[in-house]
Amino acid sequence: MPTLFDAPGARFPRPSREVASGVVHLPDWLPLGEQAALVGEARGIARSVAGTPLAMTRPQLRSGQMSVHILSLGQHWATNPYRYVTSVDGVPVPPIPASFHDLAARALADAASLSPSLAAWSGKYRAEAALVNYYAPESTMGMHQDANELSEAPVISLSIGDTGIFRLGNTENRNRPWVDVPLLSGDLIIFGGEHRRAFHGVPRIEADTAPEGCGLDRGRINITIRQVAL
Ligand SMILES: O=C(O)CCC(=O)C(=O)O
Ligand SMILES: [Fe+2]
Repeated sequence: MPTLFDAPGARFPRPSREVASGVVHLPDWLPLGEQAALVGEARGIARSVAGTPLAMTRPQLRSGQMSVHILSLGQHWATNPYRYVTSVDGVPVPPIPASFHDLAARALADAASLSPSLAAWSGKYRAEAALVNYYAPESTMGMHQDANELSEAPVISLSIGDTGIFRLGNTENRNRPWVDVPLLSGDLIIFGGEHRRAFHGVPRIEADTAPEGCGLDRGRINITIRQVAL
């Protein structure tokens, strides 16, 4: 066990665990090389849609403009009203890359032993929409529910770059009780089961914490993979 007297930079142990019923955190899940490959792939797609209606952008919400940039794959998360669409102004949404499908299948298989409600989805999950969120160090995401998917299938969420504080709340409202889980580069969190519709958000990014070699110098990328239809 690390103590106060350990060398600076020594990390506290972070076991894989079920944070709340149906919510599994797998720290250091993806190796740095694979993180960098995913960032490269996402960057390539973002460049390919720049200047189109599907360009990575900060969506305008009822509550104001988001500080997070979002790129939609598979299906586009549209606002006003909130819904998923397969094209915008006749331009089709770029497909979800094979690497993301592979990641989703591996994630569920790895989480299965820690949560029976997640285990139920292993082998039958369909990755239909993936959102690539980019957080500059000042960005935050307010407490919200992921509620535009008809399916109760879990949301698979991978973090790359700077550490983000993931706030997992309750299913009733945006207030306490909540638990804050720091998500480091390479961490995976899967939320489903009883907490599939729990409020959650990202109140803070810890600037300059991205590890060398993750593919991102500044800020944080979060990739969420979702099954939309029943
Ligand atoms: O960035 C995160 O960890 C959470 C993202 C999120 O909640 C979302 O995309 O709906
Ligand atoms: Fe969310």
